[in-house]
Amino acid sequence: MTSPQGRMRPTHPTAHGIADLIRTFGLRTAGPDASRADQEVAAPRTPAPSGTAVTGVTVASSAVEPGDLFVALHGLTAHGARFARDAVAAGAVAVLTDDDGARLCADVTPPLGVPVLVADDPRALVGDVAAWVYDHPTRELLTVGITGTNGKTTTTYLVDAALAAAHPVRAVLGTVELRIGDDAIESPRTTVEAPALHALLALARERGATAATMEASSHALALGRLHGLTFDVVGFTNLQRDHLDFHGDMDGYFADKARLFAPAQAKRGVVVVDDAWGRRLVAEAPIPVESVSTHLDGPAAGTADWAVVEADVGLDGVGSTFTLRGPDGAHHRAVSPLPGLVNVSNAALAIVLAHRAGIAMGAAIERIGAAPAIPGRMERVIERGGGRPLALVDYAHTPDALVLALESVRPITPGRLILVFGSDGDRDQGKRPIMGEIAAHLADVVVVTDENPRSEVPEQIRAAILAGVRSVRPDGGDVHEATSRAAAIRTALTLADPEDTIIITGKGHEPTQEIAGVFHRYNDRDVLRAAVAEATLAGPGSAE
Ligand SMILES: CC(=O)N[C@H]1[C@@H](OP(=O)(O)OP(=O)(O)OC[C@H]2O[C@@H](n3ccc(=O)[nH]c3=O)[C@H](O)[C@@H]2O)O[C@H](CO)[C@@H](O)[C@@H]1O[C@H](C)C(=O)N[C@@H](C)C(=O)N[C@H](CCC(=O)O)C(=O)O
Ligand SMILES: Nc1ncnc2c1ncn2[C@@H]1O[C@H](COP(=O)(O)OP(=O)(O)OP(=O)(O)O)[C@@H](O)[C@H]1O
Repeated sequence: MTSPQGRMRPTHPTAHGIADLIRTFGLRTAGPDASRADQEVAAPRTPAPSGTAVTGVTVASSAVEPGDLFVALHGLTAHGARFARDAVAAGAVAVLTDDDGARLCADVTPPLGVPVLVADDPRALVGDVAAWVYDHPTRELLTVGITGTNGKTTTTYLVDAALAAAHPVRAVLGTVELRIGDDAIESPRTTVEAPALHALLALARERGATAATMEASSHALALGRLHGLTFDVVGFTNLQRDHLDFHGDMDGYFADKARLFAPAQAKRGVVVVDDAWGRRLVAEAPIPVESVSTHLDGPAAGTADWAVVEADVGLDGVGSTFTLRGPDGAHHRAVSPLPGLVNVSNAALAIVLAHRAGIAMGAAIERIGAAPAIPGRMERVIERGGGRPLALVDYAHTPDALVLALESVRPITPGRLILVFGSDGDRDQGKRPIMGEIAAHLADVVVVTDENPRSEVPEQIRAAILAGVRSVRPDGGDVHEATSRAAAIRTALTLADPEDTIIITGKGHEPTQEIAGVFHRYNDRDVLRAAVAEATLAGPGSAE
């Protein structure tokens, strides 16, 4: 993977006259340059003079490229109009903002020298504007969107694997990466800003992609980052307590997730109804939705359109096999390539999503059963054999996810379960002892280390986790502390017998470790592979 900068846009953008933009979106003009933009409105058929055509869009001054429309949004901490001067210096040819922003732009001396366009709510408009500027890429792409608290990334990759049956070139956009075909860049967040999203999709179209699968975060839905695109199919995994600082309460969180199931945003939906939020979504969604029950004894098992009616979790030592009943009563035998019941749920949802996106049931089931590893999601990095233990990397970084991750690997562990984990600095401190307790209850050997300490003292984070561990195991048996993550992984390898399983949780795919404000290149998988190679070279029993 390489750096995102400069690689996320179409290479042959269309030039759109500013007058056209004003007319299409009913914008007002403001400031000393209003007359120039208004003249263009009066003569809309005249090609825009050089320098006044818009070829791109951005909401961040640092990302402006020559020819961009800079959309200056009223943010949570600042008004983007404060950065209009930087944007124009970088090549922005016009600014789109609200009335407050227009006033800020008018105060800039010397004057900005570009048209300032005004809308009542530019955040609501920016997705549609970006889609227009990039010539509506999603009109030529099949699009699948997935939301929910947990399982978005996993389900996204499983759907992508199924879409491969009919779409040789595809885009996958989410927490792990922004991928078009075989070309991937690191992702700055789960769902990128609307201008970046439409630019990426335009690039995907340019490169021959015919389908895109993406994660839809609740922040993105609340902030309109997915405006300007109507998904062919959207999916909902589950809703659990998270991000309440942003959404207020669970009802607010639900309402933001439910925005994905509005007619402007999606044509049809598939909803997992194992929790009450999913059942509420099915009852309230204004678009056609189908329900999927994935818990054998779940409250909607008998009434859902689709239901997992039987599952053998981890019996083959890898993933699970299960039977999915369809709306017509037909039973489909399927495979989850990842361990644990949660991945039966993700695989069942992915099968129905892919099927509704046009993939034949048999092909969807076959492709998902054979899906490649998902970066940092229950990823089997070292296979058991040749005297080596099985070793996996997973992104579980909350108490609930840690429980599920440990319970998922227990059935595929003939020996001891060895856990390497830590907890983030500058984030929820309350979860540290709780995760320590979970580790002590569910793992046999615990190695506590650092995750992303950020501005905190790493020893103090470890001490809080260890307090939880020792509340369950006062004698400290099989409990280890390692002052670096790499050392923790080597310790686990040294301790492991061939029938043991090592699981390293918390960082998953992450390519860096943040310590005291510095992002160091670091990845659990790479360190694990290197440690195994070292141990192999040094001979048996010498992993330390
Ligand atoms: C809470 C949240 O989502 N905040 C987003 C919001 O920030 P904000 O309103 O505070 O922006 P601001 O700092 O006040 O700045 C206002 C405007 O000025 C612009 N600006 C600002 C500074 C500058 O030098 N130049 C400039 O142009 C900004 O781009 C922004 O448009 O609008 C900004 C862009 O408009 C986003 O970058 C920012 O996301 C921040 C980076 C963020 O961390 N978001 C996270 C919480 C997020 O979105 N996470 C979800 C996943 C959550 C999960 O499921 O785990 C995600 O999709 O990744
Ligand atoms: N359907 C599910 N229900 C509950 N937990 C799940 C589910 N799927 C995965 N998990 C757990 O949640 C963690 C994150 O999984 P995944 O990355 O697929 O979800 P996500 O929604 O993309 O989360 P994030 O936004 O944090 O990346 C994993 O550690 C996994 O153990």
